[in-house]
Amino acid sequence: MIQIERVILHHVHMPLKNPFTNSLTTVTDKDLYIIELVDQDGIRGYGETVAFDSPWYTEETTETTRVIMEQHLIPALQSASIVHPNDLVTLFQHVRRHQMAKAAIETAVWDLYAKRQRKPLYEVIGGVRSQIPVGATIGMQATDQHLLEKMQSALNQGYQRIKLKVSPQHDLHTLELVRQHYPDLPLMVDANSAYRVENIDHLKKFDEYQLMMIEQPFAPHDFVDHAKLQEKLKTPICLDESIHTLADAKTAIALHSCQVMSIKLGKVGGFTHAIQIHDYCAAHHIPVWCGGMLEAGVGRLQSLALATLENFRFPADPGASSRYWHQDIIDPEVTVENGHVQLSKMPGIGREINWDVLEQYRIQQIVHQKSTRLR
Ligand SMILES: O=C(O)CCC(=O)C1=CC=C[C@@H](O)[C@@H]1C(=O)O
Ligand SMILES: [Mg+2]
Repeated sequence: MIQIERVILHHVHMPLKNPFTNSLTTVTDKDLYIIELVDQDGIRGYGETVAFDSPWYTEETTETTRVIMEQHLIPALQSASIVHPNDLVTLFQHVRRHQMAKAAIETAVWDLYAKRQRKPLYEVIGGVRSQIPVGATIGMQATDQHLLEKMQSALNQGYQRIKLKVSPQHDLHTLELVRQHYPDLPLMVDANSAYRVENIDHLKKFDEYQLMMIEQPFAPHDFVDHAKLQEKLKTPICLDESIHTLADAKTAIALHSCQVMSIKLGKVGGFTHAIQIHDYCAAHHIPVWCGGMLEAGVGRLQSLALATLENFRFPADPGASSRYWHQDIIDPEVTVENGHVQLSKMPGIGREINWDVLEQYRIQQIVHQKSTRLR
């Protein structure tokens, strides 16, 4: 039985090493909360909010995750005794959606639960590998030369596939350029909903470039139009922003809206839901992969743990900490060797928090003690 005595929200602001541009926005830094849970025996579990500071990716923001955690989720958590992390689904059911807020707490409970069992988190969730193949996602660049340099640098570091961002203004020229230089490279693209159903004929031209998949060409709720497109395309469609719940996965599979799904812990509310979606996809022969959210170390390790499940069939996004951050908040940082991240056998997420770095980037700390609140 777990009782959460104290919840500490570490509000952290971290500048990215390089700006990350997609069809909607440019991200230059990450505003996030590291969630630290302390149970009745003094064991600690860690989670991370993955929302951005504006609602361009989903409707949540860093600030909405704080409000939902503080006003709804933490009071529920502190009034309960938890037998298994799956209990949080029922505990949080009075809060509609807000998957990223729920995931930040739920993943911390999973970390704590694994530590209580003295087992690595990936083992506790049923992972089948401790080495995860990784790929690199490269944002839109100002020039072709910059793009090719970034790609070559990622390939030199061993990344096993490249994902590029596309939009109607930045697509066929880029694909032509990249295929001239790298005819056989495992390559995929992500549109973050930049296209409309009127663009189907244009999107059919993507079939010439042997892409592993096209991620999220249309708007999140357009399951029907994605199905129309998938019928006409040879290239598999991957749904990312469309998949927040098991019901979304069922809809996508029933309508043939995609052939691949990207599962991100934050987007689906944590491990319990992510595992359900993973299992449902496996049973329906839909492979999945683990997309990234420009996570700091805690979120990165949680995502990598998820990617150890069997039906994660493509290189994952969360790679080396040093691709994103000047210094990461975990010790040791995540590194990539021969195109893989090796997970540690240590309990839980398998690394310590680097408090020197976290405190350097921390702008506020909020403590929720079981009965009293300190700020
Ligand atoms: O974390 C990474 O390495 C890649 C991040 C990434 O590609 C994304 C993060 C968040 C929103 C998007 O721009 C994009 C995605 O949609 O997958
Ligand atoms: Mg995406």
